[in-house]
Amino acid sequence: MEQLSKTLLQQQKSEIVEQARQQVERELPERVIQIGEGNFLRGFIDWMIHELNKKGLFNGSIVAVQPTPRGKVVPKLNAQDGLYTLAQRGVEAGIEVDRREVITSISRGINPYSDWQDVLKVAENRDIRFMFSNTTEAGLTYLREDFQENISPLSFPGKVTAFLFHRYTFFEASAEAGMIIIPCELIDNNGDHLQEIVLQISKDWNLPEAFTAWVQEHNLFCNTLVDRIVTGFPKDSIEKFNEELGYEDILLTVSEPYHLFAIEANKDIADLLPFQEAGLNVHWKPVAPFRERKVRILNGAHTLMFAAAFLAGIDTVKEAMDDNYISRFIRKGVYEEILPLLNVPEDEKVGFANATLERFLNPFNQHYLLDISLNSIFKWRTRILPSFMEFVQKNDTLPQALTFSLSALLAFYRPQRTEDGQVFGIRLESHTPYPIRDSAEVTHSIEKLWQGEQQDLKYTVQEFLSNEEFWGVNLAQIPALPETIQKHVEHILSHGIRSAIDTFLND
Ligand SMILES: NC(=O)c1ccc[n+]([C@@H]2O[C@H](COP(=O)([O-])OP(=O)(O)OC[C@H]3O[C@@H](n4cnc5c(N)ncnc54)[C@H](O)[C@@H]3O)[C@@H](O)[C@H]2O)c1
Ligand SMILES: O=P(O)(O)OC[C@@H](O)[C@@H](O)[C@H](O)[C@H](O)CO
Repeated sequence: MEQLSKTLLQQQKSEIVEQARQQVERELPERVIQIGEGNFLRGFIDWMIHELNKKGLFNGSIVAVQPTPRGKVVPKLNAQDGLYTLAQRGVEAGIEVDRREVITSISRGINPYSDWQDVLKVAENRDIRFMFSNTTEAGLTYLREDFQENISPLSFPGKVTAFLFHRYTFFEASAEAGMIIIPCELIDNNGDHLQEIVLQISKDWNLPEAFTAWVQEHNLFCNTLVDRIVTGFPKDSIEKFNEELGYEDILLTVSEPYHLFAIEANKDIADLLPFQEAGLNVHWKPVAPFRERKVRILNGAHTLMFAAAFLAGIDTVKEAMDDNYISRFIRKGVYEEILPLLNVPEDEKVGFANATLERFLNPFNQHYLLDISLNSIFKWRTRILPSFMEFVQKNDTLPQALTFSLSALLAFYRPQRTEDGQVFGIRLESHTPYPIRDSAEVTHSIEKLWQGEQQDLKYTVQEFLSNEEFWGVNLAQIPALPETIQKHVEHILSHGIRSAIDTFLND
């Protein structure tokens, strides 16, 4: 079967191919640089720019830059001339949808580690006004590194700084050369945070003050909040997809139809990116209320469920929702422990929680719990701990489901063996290994605290809870928490997750 490419668009006949051919023939100029090429950007930003282009509202393409040296997507993108298929599958206004479309907004991908000069050439292009990014929460962090003009910085903010500095120099500090920078990483005030790091790096590199003034006065860093479940490449059903499409697509991306994008920027920027005119669910407003609601409920529910569900032998979010025990545990956590503390009008938060659980039940989206498990210590801290602490303060007692999810997290992070630097846990019941995907610092600390396991689970729990690097506070000081976690972990390890859930739900 032939692979998707511009040549294939000329050769094949089908509705989906014909639409893509018409778009590709327009040969739109590059107007966006994007740091990142992952599933989320392909299923969200690149699709949105594609929608604008289809309606003649933007008329520009995107250059995608690989953010880490180990990236594998850029060669695949270039092999397909920047093309890939997006399958939006789910339920929309009560109606089942399964839309497939070739996304034509990406012109090419660049590996900056081998082709940094190409990135600098993009900085010299006056048409480029927008920068989007998604490098995960781990990417939007400060790294002290050296500046060498001809070599790509390692970190994402380092790349942004070097890109902006080259642009500033090339356009001789022109105000019009300033960029509109729209990061999509799921952290508080992502735009402000990126700008702070860029300014810190400029200082580390001794870049001129006139440059930092230009960064602040003529570049706009927007805070954002994104929401769409993009499950990415459908590894279990790709053959069926390819057969139906009539071509092979190594970057096929699956998402739900739902999407929401909140961007903190004024009308001038909204006019340059007329997403709303294209019918997209984009809000040009302060993002904090959207963020609080979404991170605590949707991401919170994912982080709440993944360890318990996975250890119970479940692979996907949908299967977790369909499991009687796991689903009761999730619903208790969301409706009784997260929602009551959330400072959002009652009907709005209940409505969002109902809609979220419906989205989790989307029969098409195979959202793997192991994908969600990435960096879960940090996620538990940012997505669940605020609800947990507020619950304890208000009620003077422990939130049962949230406490259980922390116990399941500790059981999930129980190392069994290490191979080539990758730590593996072992799944209860099936005894199959799984990778514990977190930073080396986290997995190393966890390995150490489980070493005394045979002798003393009490020690493991105490060390886990009192690790302030993980939680920012000493959780071992919360009355009854160490004993409760120990009791749950003992129960999970000896009788399994469902039995442990049954016990705590009936306590
Ligand atoms: N997939 C979704 O449903 C979804 C929805 C909303 C938000 N998000 C956010 O998007 C992020 C990425 O998800 P994805 O599904 O695109 O995953 P992905 O694995 O397809 O892409 C991750 C991207 O981040 C880069 N990256 C990883 N670690 C990095 C680091 N330390 N420095 C720089 N870059 C780094 C990778 O190279 C890749 O480009 C998530 O962490 C999440 O915060 C995802
Ligand atoms: O993507 P992560 O790994 O940060 O978190 C997993 C999910 O909670 C997340 O991807 C959601 O599906 C997404 O945030 C929905 O908008």
